[in-house]
Amino acid sequence: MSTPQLVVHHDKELMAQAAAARLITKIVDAQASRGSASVVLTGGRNGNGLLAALAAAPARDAIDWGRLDLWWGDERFLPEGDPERNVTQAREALLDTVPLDPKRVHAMPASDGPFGADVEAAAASYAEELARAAGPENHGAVPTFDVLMLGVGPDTHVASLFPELPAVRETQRTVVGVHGAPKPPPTRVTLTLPAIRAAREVWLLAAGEDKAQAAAIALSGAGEIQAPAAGAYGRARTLWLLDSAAASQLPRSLYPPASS
Ligand SMILES: O=C(O)[C@H](O)[C@@H](O)[C@H](O)[C@H](O)COP(=O)(O)O
Repeated sequence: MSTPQLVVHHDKELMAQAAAARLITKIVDAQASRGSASVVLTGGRNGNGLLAALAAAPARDAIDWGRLDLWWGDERFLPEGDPERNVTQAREALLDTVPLDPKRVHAMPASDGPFGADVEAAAASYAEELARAAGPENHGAVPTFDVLMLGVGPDTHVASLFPELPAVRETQRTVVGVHGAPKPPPTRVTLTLPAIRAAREVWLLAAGEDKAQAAAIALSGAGEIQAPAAGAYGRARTLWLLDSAAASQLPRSLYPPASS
């Protein structure tokens, strides 16, 4: 378990731009050393803000888009193409503007896909896809993601792991279905904490005043069932990327100097 590192940027736009630059470097380094990179995307405003900043970044094409595997931490279980799906929003923000290898873009199943409305079957299928992509050097059921990004909800949820709901308590499966999510839509597919923790690095994105309490709770020793963000950590690194507003309730002892 890697101790959380915090970086606080002045505002959410700067946080998105700095996080995008950080992601470009991480992907380029992974591709230089291993020939490919594997990244898990998150939905939400902060996640999509980062993708939009990456699309606009001058250095974005330092990435070899054809050797990048993209996965999702969660997905709203809606029909293909629904504007509320995380993959739809990611395509609009970035994916449709770069030459990715479509075979390496691993979207989670839609509710009108091969599994119909059976979200458990959809989740099991994604778990199988992850397991197929995991090589002998990986941790069994999922590939070793270079970076797994997570937006943080005001209630401290990450992916579709909501406080006290069954999915955050899962200790065996890597992907599960979610019913009754407090954030609409109620039905979702999500990675579980064991899958999240297989990542080399986990980056938690929290910008805006509405995340200040969640960041303070998650970083002050709360348990992962009550505060799922507290249970999201990487094998080598756990990085919280905040803006000043989201960092405003952190204990002073945790608060690093904000970037200029
Ligand atoms: O499907 C989703 O909604 C996201 O995956 C979810 O986990 C999101 O990242 C957080 O709710 C933060 O969302 P905001 O960045 O919009 O606050």
